[in-house]
Amino acid sequence: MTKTIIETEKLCKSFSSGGIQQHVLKNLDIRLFEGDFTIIMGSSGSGKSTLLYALSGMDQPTLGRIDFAGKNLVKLNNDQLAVFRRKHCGFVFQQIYLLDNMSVLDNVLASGLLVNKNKRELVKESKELLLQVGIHENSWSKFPTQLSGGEAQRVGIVRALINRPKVLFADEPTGALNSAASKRVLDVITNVHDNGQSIVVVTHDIQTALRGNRILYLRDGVICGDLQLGAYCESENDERHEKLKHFLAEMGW
Ligand SMILES: Nc1ncnc2c1ncn2[C@@H]1O[C@H](COP(=O)(O)OP(=O)(O)OP(=O)(O)O)[C@@H](O)[C@H]1O
Repeated sequence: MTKTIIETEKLCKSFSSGGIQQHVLKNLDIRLFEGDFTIIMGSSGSGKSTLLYALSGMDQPTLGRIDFAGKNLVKLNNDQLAVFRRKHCGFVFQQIYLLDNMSVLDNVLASGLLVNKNKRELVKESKELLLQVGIHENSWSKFPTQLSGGEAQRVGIVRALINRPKVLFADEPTGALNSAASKRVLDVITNVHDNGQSIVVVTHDIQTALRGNRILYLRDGVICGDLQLGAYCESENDERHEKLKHFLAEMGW
């Protein structure tokens, strides 16, 4: 049976500015499952990133409950949340945020050493992961400014995976890449998912969405659509594309 990995109850998030309250997430009851590659779509401003930040403990909701790996995140203080994120969450963003004054390998190690103090083991795992995403030995001592955007994002993915997160969260992971580099990054994420990693991605991009097995559609802070697409399979991409297009049209995307 599929195990729940994150469950929310009546999740709400509001922002206030200039004395005006904006209710961005409205009473969301969501269940995400272990091993799923969940995509969150919706028009601009519908609350996708806000939802991703709440689910991953990057930001606290205004009201509600978020059970993640047996913990109610709402009960954790900022320090406890930081420890929780480091242990259980990996993050990939559109902006890559590698540390420019560190080599590729050191960028990955710096993240890993926050959790695992065994440097020898960590170096071995970092190199294995870099090879898996197609970053070969001749690039390990390069600095981030010497990488292409796609290479840097693949290093970003390794950095996000080095602590074996329960969930890999990504916000528009291919948003800054050209189509060839995007495909390579998506292939890497798909491969990671095939190996059992739970993934949650926010995107506007159809090619990215097609890699997921489940699409949640957010409109005005409410989930109004939930499509099961099944696991990605390149040879069935046309049928998947049709199904997704139909779903998005129904959603008024
Ligand atoms: N820290 C904040 N303070 C005030 N308002 C915020 C904050 N973060 C988000 N918002 C508002 O919440 C709403 C939803 O923002 P969010 O970034 O979650 O939308 P989104 O669906 O991810 O949009 P996009 O697709 O354009 O990235 C927007 O109106 C935004 O201005």
